[in-house]
Amino acid sequence: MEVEVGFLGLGIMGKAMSMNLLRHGFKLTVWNRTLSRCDELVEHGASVAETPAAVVKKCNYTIAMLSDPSAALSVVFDKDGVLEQICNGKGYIDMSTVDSDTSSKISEAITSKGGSFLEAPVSGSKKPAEDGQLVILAAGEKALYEEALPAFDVMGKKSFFLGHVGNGAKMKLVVNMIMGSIAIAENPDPLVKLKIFIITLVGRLQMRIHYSYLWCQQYQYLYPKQLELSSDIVSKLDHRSMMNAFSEGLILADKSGLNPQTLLDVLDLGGIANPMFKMKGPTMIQKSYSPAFPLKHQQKDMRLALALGDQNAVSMPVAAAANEAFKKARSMGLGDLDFSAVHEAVKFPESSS
Ligand SMILES: NC(=O)C1=CN([C@@H]2O[C@H](COP(=O)(O)OP(=O)(O)OC[C@H]3O[C@@H](n4cnc5c(N)ncnc54)[C@H](OP(=O)(O)O)[C@@H]3O)[C@@H](O)[C@H]2O)C=CC1
Ligand SMILES: O=CC(=O)O
Repeated sequence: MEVEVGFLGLGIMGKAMSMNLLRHGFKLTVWNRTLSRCDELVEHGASVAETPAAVVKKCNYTIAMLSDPSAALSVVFDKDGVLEQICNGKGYIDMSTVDSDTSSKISEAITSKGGSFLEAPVSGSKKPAEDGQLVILAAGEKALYEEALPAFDVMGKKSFFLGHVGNGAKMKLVVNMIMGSIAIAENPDPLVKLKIFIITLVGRLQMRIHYSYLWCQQYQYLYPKQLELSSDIVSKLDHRSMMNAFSEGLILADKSGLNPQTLLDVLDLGGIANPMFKMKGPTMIQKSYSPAFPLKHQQKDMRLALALGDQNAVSMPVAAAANEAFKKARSMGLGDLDFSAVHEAVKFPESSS
């Protein structure tokens, strides 16, 4: 018997994900609050239903990709919603990004009517959704996870099963918290970006002139040495702020009952994967901070960079907050350890030596 799959919510993500399912031969019935958004899917072979309840009635399992907790709840609990038709043998998979309480509320309602439930938020944006390259963070009913794996394999490049309901939602929020904090660290303000660009460009040009005219010693005095130093310090700002966000993420994962190593695996597959997380993450989890770049130097660079911001009237609240964490780490006696030891100051902000 051919599996019938339902899809609720055809926004940026839902449309791309359901297109992928159609492209790979899944039999799909779609619904969207603004029904006209179903038209394109219908052109590609989907059936359309008038309500979420009608989709659930028709399908073996139904996937939802909705904007936020209130939309996720409304589609399940409101009139003509999922609950009206969910029953024994039917599955409901919410792939929206919501909090674990919302997910648990939906799970309880679905399972109390005999249905099975899986939360499966995704990491990755429009392009990964179009390319079937999402990272799927599933939790809930294992049997439903296994039933839906062929669909997950089409929508994503990797699926994690994270245990009981709530773990997928929490993992997704930790990843996006890090992503959001890094986005601020990397893009504080267009004016700041411009200034950093100019400083870096001048620094680079200066280096070029320096190497071309090295023979002419007196030229050195024409180079604004200050700028060379500035460019180096400013370029270090971003990944120092990143380290603090990363550290907060590791701690949030741990305190939320998630495995920090799984967080590293998830991060490494997504849009914010980077060599620093990969290199420092495992040692941070092990509390091993053998110095490669001593924390005291890092804090010195933050201090100098903040002074540079001061001179140029550049507001850098993210860098200032990161500097406070590094100062705290120094006060805890961690200055000679690797700069990743800031993890301990983030973990125990009340401690000091
Ligand atoms: N865009 C991205 O890069 C990523 C997004 N996500 C998450 O995926 C989810 C969807 O995101 P995205 O596709 O970007 O969002 P969109 O805003 O493009 O789509 C939101 C969808 O939710 C529907 N919706 C909103 N409110 C209601 C409601 N009250 N009742 C019924 N349907 C409703 C919209 O219907 P209508 O068309 O009628 O407005 C639309 O189908 C979000 O939780 C987001 O955080 C996760 C990873 C990446
Ligand atoms: O939730 C957003 C993403 O890019 O992942």
